[in-house]
Amino acid sequence: MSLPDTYDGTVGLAIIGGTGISRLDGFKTVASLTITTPWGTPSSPVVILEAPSGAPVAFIARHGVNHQYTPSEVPARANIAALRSIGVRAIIAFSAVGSLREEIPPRDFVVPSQIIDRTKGVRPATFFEGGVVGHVGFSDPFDAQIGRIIKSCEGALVGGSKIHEGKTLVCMEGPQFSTRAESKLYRAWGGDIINMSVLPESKLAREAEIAYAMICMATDYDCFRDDAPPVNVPEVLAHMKANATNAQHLVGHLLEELVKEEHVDVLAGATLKESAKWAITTSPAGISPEAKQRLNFLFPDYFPLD
Ligand SMILES: CSC[C@H]1O[C@H](OP(=O)(O)O)[C@H](O)[C@@H]1O
Ligand SMILES: Nc1ncnc2[nH]cnc12
Repeated sequence: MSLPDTYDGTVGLAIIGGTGISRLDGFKTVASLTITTPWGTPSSPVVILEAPSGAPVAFIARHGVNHQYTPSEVPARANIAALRSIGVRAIIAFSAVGSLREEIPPRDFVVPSQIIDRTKGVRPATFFEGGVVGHVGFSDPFDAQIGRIIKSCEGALVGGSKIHEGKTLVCMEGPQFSTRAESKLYRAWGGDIINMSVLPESKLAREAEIAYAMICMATDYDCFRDDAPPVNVPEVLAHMKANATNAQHLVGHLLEELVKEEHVDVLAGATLKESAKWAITTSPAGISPEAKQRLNFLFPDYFPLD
């Protein structure tokens, strides 16, 4: 039976699935939305699921349902804009990562607190361009409160997997993995884990006033260990199979926890409310009509159409 392609309610929370998580099982699926944004179409339909509490949750497969977009090709602006347009104010993103530390073995999870940007400027990375200029703060890229809630659900993980906190995530361009020299350099810089996906996704979420946290799932030791074979896709996918099962357990607990009354501000993105409005430096009269049209899609309250 095909799913409805409209959903009337507001959806406050979204999950972005990465490698090995192209759908979320175990929840009632209530709609599958095809959303067109001024930045194109998202990497997958926006699927609306129902949490056990009945609260709606949106889901997007970052690399597409068949994993057809490379990390550099992911239409991150369309993904984030589509989520914002249905009311999303909090995102929990999943990512398969390499570990740069012995103490983070494959199958452990990490909630990072910092990012080192090693992308190469080839990914469109802002909503504020082409007739409008804006600068949002990004000193602390992840939502700490959501991070704490994720950590509080650690008991949901099976097989002895742990959740590490306060770690630094290196984001590289890819799609090729790092050289050994790069892997060692990132360790010397203080990098703890590495992926190809957190940027620009997290920056765009910040611009769109959406609280963002990432659940990183270790799949390999990258290639800093001279005594071990370097990261390779079969290794990543083998660990991702176990990680995906654990992610499913974690999401079940998280959704129950997040909908509690005490977390209502988190799901409302309260800490970022109106931040974009104050980040824009172009004088209102100077914003081009095309830019205004695009901003209206994200922020209809601040940028109504004349
Ligand atoms: C298949 S290994 C490299 C690939 O895995 C991660 O993807 P995602 O973050 O979407 O789980 C990493 O960022 C790379 O894109
Ligand atoms: N070693 C690695 N480097 C970059 N992205 C990854 N994703 C999973 N493992 C990775």
